[in-house]
Amino acid sequence: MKITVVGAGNVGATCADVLAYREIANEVVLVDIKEGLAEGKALDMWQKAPINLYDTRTVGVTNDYSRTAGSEVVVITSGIPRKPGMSRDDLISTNAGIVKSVTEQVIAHSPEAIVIVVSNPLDVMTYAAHTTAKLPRTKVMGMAGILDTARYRAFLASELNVSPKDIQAVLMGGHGDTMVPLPRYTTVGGIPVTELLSKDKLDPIVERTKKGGGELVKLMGTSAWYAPGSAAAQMVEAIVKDQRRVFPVCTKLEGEYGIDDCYLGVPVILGKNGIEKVIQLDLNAGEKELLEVSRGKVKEVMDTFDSLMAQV
Ligand SMILES: NC(=O)c1ccc[n+]([C@@H]2O[C@H](COP(=O)([O-])OP(=O)(O)OC[C@H]3O[C@@H](n4cnc5c(N)ncnc54)[C@H](O)[C@@H]3O)[C@@H](O)[C@H]2O)c1
Ligand SMILES: O=C(O)C[C@H](O)C(=O)O
Repeated sequence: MKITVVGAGNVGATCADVLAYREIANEVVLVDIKEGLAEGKALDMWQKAPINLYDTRTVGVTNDYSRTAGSEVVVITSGIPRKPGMSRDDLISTNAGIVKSVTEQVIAHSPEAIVIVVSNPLDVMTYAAHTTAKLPRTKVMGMAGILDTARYRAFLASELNVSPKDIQAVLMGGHGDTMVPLPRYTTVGGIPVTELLSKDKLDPIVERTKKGGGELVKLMGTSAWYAPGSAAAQMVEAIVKDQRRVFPVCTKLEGEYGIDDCYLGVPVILGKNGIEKVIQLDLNAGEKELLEVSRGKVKEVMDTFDSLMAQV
């Protein structure tokens, strides 16, 4: 079983590394446009196999998509990351073309693949890949919600001084500052978080989560990769092992939550067919309002993408 990861930069290489050392696939093909980068990183990972004791083959190629043929899942991480002072949406004019052309090439060689988009701006790059791939919405999705909830769970674990393993949470909306964490659906070992933390303590954690990506960009001068790469690998694992895990995933909404034709993060069941089911929560009025704001922001950027495409 073969998995392709396009983009051998920070996120792509981390994702490939997790897929390899956790033996989620037999073979991981890493592709990059930069001569030698994917080959070098794949070779370095293969040389780690005798130390970490795994046998997943890691292969790197420069733009040779024939080597990706027959991939079960393709993760797209190619594109530029933001720098301090930028928003994810500022990346659209560069990343739209990259994501479109990469999608065309991966689908030409792996028409049956399930595609997980990571490049930013996430929701709109998922739109770009989905419309380019011309596959059912169940097979082209975006990774952001696992990362955003992981940040939220990590901050809660620090605040409560408990294991992050025991924190369960769901978060909805676009992958931007308008994302919608849902304290009402957050539990700590089965206990509603609202019984353990006051609103005064919870609100700043929600706000920090919304700006979690920006916090790291400010610290490092580029965006995060360990948690994003691991999150994408977790989605791949759920698909290839048909785990039917429940994760927040970016998908095209077709009437769910009263929203049509917009790409947003919602809880789904992830299994061998990709998105097996979109789970519909009974949101309260305040949560619906926040989701609507997030929808409006993503729609604006989808419109920008449409006008960019009309010019080419
Ligand atoms: N969805 C999320 O939650 C999330 C999280 C982190 C990063 N990101 C996004 O992921 C993307 C990658 O981030 P990164 O930190 O790995 O960046 P990076 O610069 O380290 O790596 C990007 C790689 O893409 C390659 N690339 C560019 N154009 C290509 C093409 N046409 N074909 C193949 N490869 C190409 C580059 O050569 C580079 O190696 C960015 O857009 C970033 O914003 C998203
Ligand atoms: O913040 C970014 O630009 C990268 C990514 O979307 C993240 O949330 O870490």
